Amino acid sequence: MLKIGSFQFSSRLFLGTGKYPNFDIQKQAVDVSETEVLTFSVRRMNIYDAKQPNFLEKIEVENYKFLPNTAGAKDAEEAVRIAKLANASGLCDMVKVEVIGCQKTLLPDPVETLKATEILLNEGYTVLPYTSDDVVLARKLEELGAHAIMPGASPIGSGQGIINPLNLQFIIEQARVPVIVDAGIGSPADAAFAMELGADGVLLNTAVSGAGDPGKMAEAMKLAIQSGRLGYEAGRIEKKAYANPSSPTEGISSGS
Ligand SMILES: CC(=O)[C@@H](O)[C@H](O)COP(=O)(O)O
Repeated sequence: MLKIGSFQFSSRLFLGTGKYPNFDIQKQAVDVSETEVLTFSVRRMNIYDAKQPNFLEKIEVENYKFLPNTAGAKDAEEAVRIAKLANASGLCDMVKVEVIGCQKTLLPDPVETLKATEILLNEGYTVLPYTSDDVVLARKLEELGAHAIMPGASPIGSGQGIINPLNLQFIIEQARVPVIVDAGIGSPADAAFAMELGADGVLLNTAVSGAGDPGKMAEAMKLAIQSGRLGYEAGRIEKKAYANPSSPTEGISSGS
């Protein structure tokens, strides 16, 4: 079971709801993934015009916990305002602090992320900050009281997979709260790798919504995350520099 704040989940896959070819395909992918947590950008919420399409219109919202993100925020103040908007919508069980510091790379602003996390924690939110794979920053977010840490594997939407596994490993080793690898996952192998490193979960969007067959990819991601977790729990063998025969001859008589 994955525990975040007062919530418990059996699925370790957090799925984004954006960029699907249409809402039927989105729903199919969400169903097949068996995710329990859906994430979305608050700025996509249509609060002004009821005639505009609603990106959750096919989703049975009562079946999920929602993790809105504060994408679009350029500083802590804006992130807090967006989080409050999400809270007012009733679709905010937890909040993903996302303060982008660089529009080209979409990497987070560490200082404003810390500030926004602190303010929202003080206001009683369940806060999951999206951060770079900076080990010290991850520790500082945890010390503030963040309910989970969400380091990026690589830039959002890049599909590059885990570009710095060592940093992720350090973050995972030091963390006392769940670590959810977020952003940049491109394939099921990337998701399985994150889980094998010991991540508690994976948040992804583009790899599924942009796949040739999003439904199939959602299933592949679900299985990869389950498989990676199982492998982590089983404990992998140590890597050795030299060969080690799989059928040892030691102790077997030569018969002569
Ligand atoms: C939906 C969401 O929160 C994204 O910002 C998230 O970071 C996923 O990134 P990918 O699209 O790279 O999976």
